[in-house]
Amino acid sequence: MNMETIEIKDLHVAVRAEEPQPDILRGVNLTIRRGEIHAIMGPNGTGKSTLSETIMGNPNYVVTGGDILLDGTSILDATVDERARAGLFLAMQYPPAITGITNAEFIRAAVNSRRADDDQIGVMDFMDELDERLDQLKMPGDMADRYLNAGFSGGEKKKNEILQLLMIKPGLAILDEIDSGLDIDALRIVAAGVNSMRGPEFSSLIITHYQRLLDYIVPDVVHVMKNGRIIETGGPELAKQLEQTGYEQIQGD
Ligand SMILES: Nc1ncnc2c1ncn2[C@@H]1O[C@H](COP(=O)(O)OP(=O)(O)OP(=O)(O)O)[C@@H](O)[C@H]1O
Repeated sequence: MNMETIEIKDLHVAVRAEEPQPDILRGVNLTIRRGEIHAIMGPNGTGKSTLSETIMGNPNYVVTGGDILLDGTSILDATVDERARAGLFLAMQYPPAITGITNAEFIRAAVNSRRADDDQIGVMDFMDELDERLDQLKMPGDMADRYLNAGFSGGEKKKNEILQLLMIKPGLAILDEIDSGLDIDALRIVAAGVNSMRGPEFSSLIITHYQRLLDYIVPDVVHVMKNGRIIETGGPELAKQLEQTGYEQIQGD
């Protein structure tokens, strides 16, 4: 999990379909080094989730040009599982519900799938740590025993994504709109959870519509994505500026 750098180079992506589709991503360049937190903001439908899903290897998206490199090696041919084992993690914008597997079973499988065969975490150790993390996120203990996301409220689903993050401890976490649908207290708790991961071993790509989140999780770098490209890059002040001016003022093309 000691990845140093993810480099996204001139990335072009379209939806996988029988007929060729126009590119959604049209030349994204982005480099995130170990320890850095980057944020991406941008108008609806501009390609932010497409970028997240493509980094994670969702087969519904096809890379039509460019590359994604982990420490200099292309991961375009790697499966979702291989990318997860390499240290990538995606907190999804719309986490699906799966009945038939409990939350605890799902998370333990996710943790162990990233560990070597001789380093699997046992049930007792896992449950001890899970209880601590549930407490940390102020989630009721019985959420571990419920089916994954089944009947979870919008905010509970988002907290549950952060629970997975805290248990899995990935090298690079992509957080896609983890703040949407959270009440004020939950936003603080979720942000504190992410901040507890911060350090030289952890990097993150945070997608958000709201500068407010970035008051709690202060990013090193802020990017603006528009029409499938990153058109502006700056520090946290860029997010504050966007809040004032909106996206119209930022011209990428
Ligand atoms: N599987 C898909 N099938 C068809 N169109 C898609 C698919 N995935 C993405 N798109 C289209 O690609 C464009 C970019 O979508 P994406 O979800 O990446 O945007 P976004 O920037 O994350 O938007 P938002 O801020 O609204 O979440 C949209 O026009 C969307 O309709």
